[in-house]
Amino acid sequence: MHAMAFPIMKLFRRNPGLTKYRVSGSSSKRLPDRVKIVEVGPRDGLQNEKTIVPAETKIRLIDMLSDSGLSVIEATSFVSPKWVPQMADQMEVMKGIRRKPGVSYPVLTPNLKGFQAAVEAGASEVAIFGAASELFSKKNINCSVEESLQRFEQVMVAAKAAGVPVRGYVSCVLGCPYEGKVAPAKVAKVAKRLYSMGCYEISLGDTIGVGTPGGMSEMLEAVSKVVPVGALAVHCHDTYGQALANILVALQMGVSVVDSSVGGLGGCPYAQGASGNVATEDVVYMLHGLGIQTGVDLPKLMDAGAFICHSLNRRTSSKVSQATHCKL
Ligand SMILES: CC(C)(COP(=O)([O-])OP(=O)([O-])OC[C@H]1O[C@@H](n2cnc3c(N)ncnc32)[C@H](O)[C@@H]1OP(=O)([O-])[O-])[C@@H](O)C(=O)NCCC(=O)NCCSC(=O)C[C@@](C)(O)CC(=O)[O-]
Repeated sequence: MHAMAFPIMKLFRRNPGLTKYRVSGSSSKRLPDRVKIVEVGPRDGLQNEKTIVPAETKIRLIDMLSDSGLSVIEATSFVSPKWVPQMADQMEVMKGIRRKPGVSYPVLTPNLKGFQAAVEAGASEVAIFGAASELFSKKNINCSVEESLQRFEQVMVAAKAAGVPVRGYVSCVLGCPYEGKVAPAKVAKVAKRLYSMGCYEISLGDTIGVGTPGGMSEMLEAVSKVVPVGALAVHCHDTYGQALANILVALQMGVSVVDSSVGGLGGCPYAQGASGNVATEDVVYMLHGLGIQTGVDLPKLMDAGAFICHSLNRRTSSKVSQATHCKL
């Protein structure tokens, strides 16, 4: 049995009052009382859809998600429409959403051109996205890791001048579709650069969902030596069904920001075979079961999931929604 497995099993057995329960082991900590969920469904969840989803469907989805109590909803991305045609309606989406006070609607911006377009569309928060793997960086944004960081510096300068907060992503933190295993030191190096240039939060992406709790723990140990754990988020795809276990390990290690996608939608266009993000409904169910607050109304969130899955003519990947509404 892996060293990390035992504390997790103990956690599940001792369900009541888990937020006060200390688990054994060097990396174990008190679980957070509250977790911020970054909903990435409208962007990460839809970017890989082959059939173009109408802007009004995306807008309705985002509005339903904000009505469910989510405080961060990644709305779209300002990338090249030749590279990701599904996000070509970014301006329409940003203009069409009903912005709820207290809710943030970040968008992806790979370069200065994307940043300027995002600001023009009214974005008040953006995210830059790098990778811990050279080959993934080349496939995803057509440049080396170092070149991408130089582009991001330009975005940071413009963002600071405009007073726009910037989130940073690192992809392939637990494995790359082209390079295989990725060393935690490589992840730490890129995460540190993004944090040092001013990103307020670093989201660590298991882009192809290959990670296991042991790998997550090892990688977080390395990254949290160079970036404060309070500034880290985890972004787990669920290809191998490990996402919830990986998230639980991250929570035990002090992470309190989790990215997820309603209905478990998604997959990266440059990571063949990767399935969607962990379903937000399943994350919320687990967190609430642990006594951790999210501010999210689960039935309203499931309505949003049902809406988008119906629009895409797709069965939800959320186990919680499947169990609750067997007919979906
Ligand atoms: C980064 C580029 C643009 C470089 O693409 P490039 O071809 O190297 O760019 P370029 O600077 O040579 O420009 C080529 C053309 O693109 C245009 N262009 C240039 N920039 C922009 C822009 N911002 N918006 C719109 N258009 C743009 C530019 O104007 C030009 O237009 P043309 O003269 O040919 O008509 C391209 O590779 C790209 O758009 N890639 C998209 C990558 C992407 O969106 N991937 C998915 C998101 S990342 C992800 O999902 C992972 C994550 C975040 O979820 C975490 C995880 O799970 O790991």
